[in-house]
Parts: sequence; structure tokens; C-alpha cells
Amino acid sequence: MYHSITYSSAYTLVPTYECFNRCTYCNFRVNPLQDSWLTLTQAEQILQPFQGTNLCEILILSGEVHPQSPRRKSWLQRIYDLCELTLSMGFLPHTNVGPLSFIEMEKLKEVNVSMGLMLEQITPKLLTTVHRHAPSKIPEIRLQQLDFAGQLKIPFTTGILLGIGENNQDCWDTLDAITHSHQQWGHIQEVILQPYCPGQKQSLIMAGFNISQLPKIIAKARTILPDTISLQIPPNLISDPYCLLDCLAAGARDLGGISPKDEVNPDYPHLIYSKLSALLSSSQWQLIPRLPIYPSYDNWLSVPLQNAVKKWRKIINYKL
Ligand SMILES: O=c1nc2n(C[C@H](O)[C@H](O)[C@H](O)CO)c3cc(O)ccc3cc-2c(=O)[nH]1
Ligand SMILES: C[C@H]1O[C@@H](n2cnc3c(N)ncnc32)[C@H](O)[C@@H]1O
Ligand code: MET
Ligand code: SF4
Repeated sequence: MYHSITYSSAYTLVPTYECFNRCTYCNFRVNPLQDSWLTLTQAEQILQPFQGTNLCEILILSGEVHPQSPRRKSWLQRIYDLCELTLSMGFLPHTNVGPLSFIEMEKLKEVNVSMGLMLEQITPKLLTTVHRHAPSKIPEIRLQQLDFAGQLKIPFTTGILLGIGENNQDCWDTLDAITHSHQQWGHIQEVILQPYCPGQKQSLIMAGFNISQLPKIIAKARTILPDTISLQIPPNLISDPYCLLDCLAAGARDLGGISPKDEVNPDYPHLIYSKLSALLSSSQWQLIPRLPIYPSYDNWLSVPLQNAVKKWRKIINYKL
């Protein structure tokens, strides 16, 4: 008997790498004004080769322009336009571009099938360490994002970042907070357990999360979060195949977006599909594709977005 493990076939578009935050673990950001923004023409050229393939999700992942900056409005508009282009080319956008105002999030709901934002960790002590120069990582601001998304009925992905100076209790507290918001709105479709992994570009060298601890965290997370929320782990950051299998045995059920390049951790490429699939089947797991929106949320979307999703449900069901 095989049991399913899901993944999403994805490509990541980056509107801009420029970011006013300086998280010490980040290998993605460049300084404000040091990067040109992705144009619609460039994005169209990047996406064209994927049309007609099984690649479905476009993850829109961005560095952030300060909420008070005069450039904020055009930054958000560019993100909106990239989502609209993505939809018009037949793909399904999922946007994670940092904290948004309620109005900004409401606007992006029109052109996204789901959205996301990691809580990282809610303990305030990280504001004096890794997030000292990262105002977007203030716990209250991120918690409020979960509630905005719930109020707006946006199917949402969140998660925790592990190995950035938290202790076990801090993790349980963050997972409790996710549970609490979900109990109010019912909008969290999945929670990512993301091990911090060092890369070539970050500002401060810091050892990565000890991956052997991950199965234990997954098992505990499973007892804190409601059953309907899927647990996601990134397979490219778990280099030991036995550990990956232990994570699945502990309750992880999703491998997230599998893309040609992991923009957040460019030093950790994904295994090719056939290798990953073979590894999983050695332990009776079957790797199956999913969409960036889980089926029980389809009726939260506008009719045009529902139609785009229906088309993909037919394609992935046909493949099974
Ligand atoms: O390839 C990645 N995908 C990341 N994703 C994408 C994710 O794997 C998929 O987009 C979602 O599962 C939706 O299908 C995120 C999505 C979020 O909403 C929030 C954070 C992340 C973080 C990553 C990441 O670090 N690397
Ligand atoms: C998009 C998400 O990527 C995560 N993120 C940022 N930098 C790293 C890193 N070096 N290793 C793992 N995850 C990281 C954060 O949790 C962020 O919210
Ligand atoms: N800047 C956003 C955040 O940290 C998303 C990209 S992080 C590489 O939430
Ligand atoms: S993790 Fe996100 S918010 Fe932090 S510096 Fe990198 S891009 Fe900016």
C-alpha cells in the first residue's frame, strides 16, 4: 500500500532582490536601489518555455520596499502585474513578498490562488540578534498578516524557520500562534518547517540547523497543529536521504514547490524528480503533484480564478 506525499511543480519569479531588511541569514537580498526590477517582458520570456508543460505554480518571491517609501506603490503594482501576466499565460500564482497592508493584500487576492508568509519565530528575543535590522520580522506584524489573510479568505501558507537562535519552547509557541489564528479563520492550508541553511551570500556566518532534530520537531508539530493542515519540508535542505524518510515517518506530507532554482537557498539544488520519487517509493511513499491551492479552498476564489484552478485539477487528475 502506497501513501501520498505531495509537491508542487513550481518556478520562482523574483520582482526584485532589493530589500530594506537585513536578516543576517539571508542569501537573497541586495541593498535598496542596487537591483533593477523584473519587467513584464522579461517575465514573459522566462515563462514561455514552461507553457504546455506540467509546471503549474509561479511563486512570486520578493525583497521588500519600505512601507513608507514613495516607491512602495509601484513595487506593489509591479507584483500585481506579474501575477496577472502569470495567470494570463495559464499558470497559478502564489505570492510571498513580506508583510502587506490590508489594502495591499486585498488587491493581491484578486490575482493569486493562495499567498504566504513565514512567521519565522514569534519570540521577541530575535529582534536583538538575527532580526536586529529587519523591521518586517516584528512578531506582531507577522501575526497580524495571518489574521488579515483569514479575514480576506485567502488560502494561506505559513511556517517557522529553524536554527536562528530559538529554543524548542519558542517553536511550540509559534506553532500555537498559527493554530490560534487558524481556529478563528480556517485559512492555513500548510505549515512549512524550514531549516535555516547557510549560503555563500549572507552577512553573518552562522552554523545551520541540525537536521537530525527535524523528525522530532515534525512529530511535536503534528500534535500542536490541526490535522487538516499539511506539514511541508524542503527536500533540498535535507541532504541525508534517511533523514528525509524519517521526516515523512514523523508526519511531514508535502515537499513544497520543486523548482529549477531555489531562490532562497541557491546553494542547495533539488534532486531530480526521478531520484526523489525512487527514494520515496523505497519506503512506500508515492510522490504526487498538487496545486498551490488545496481543494477545500477552491470556493474561496473569484470565479475567474476558480476556472483557472479547475483546468489544472483536470490536468493533474488525468496524470494519476
Ligand atoms: O522553493 C522555495 N519555496 C518556498 N515557498 C514556496 C512553497 O514551497 C510553495 O509555493 C507553497 O507550498 C504553495 O504551493 C514558500 C511559500 C510560502 O508561502 C512561504 C515561504 C516559502 C519558502 C520557500 C522557500 O524557501 N523555497
Ligand atoms: C522566504 C523564506 O525563506 C526563509 N529563509 C531565508 N533565508 C533562509 C536560509 N538561509 N535558509 C533557509 N530558509 C531561509 C525565511 O523563512 C523566509 O521567510
Ligand atoms: N522578504 C520576504 C520575507 O522574508 C520573502 C522573501 S525572503 C527571501 O518574508
Ligand atoms: S529574508 Fe526576506 S526580509 Fe529578510 S533580508 Fe531576505 S528578502 Fe529581506
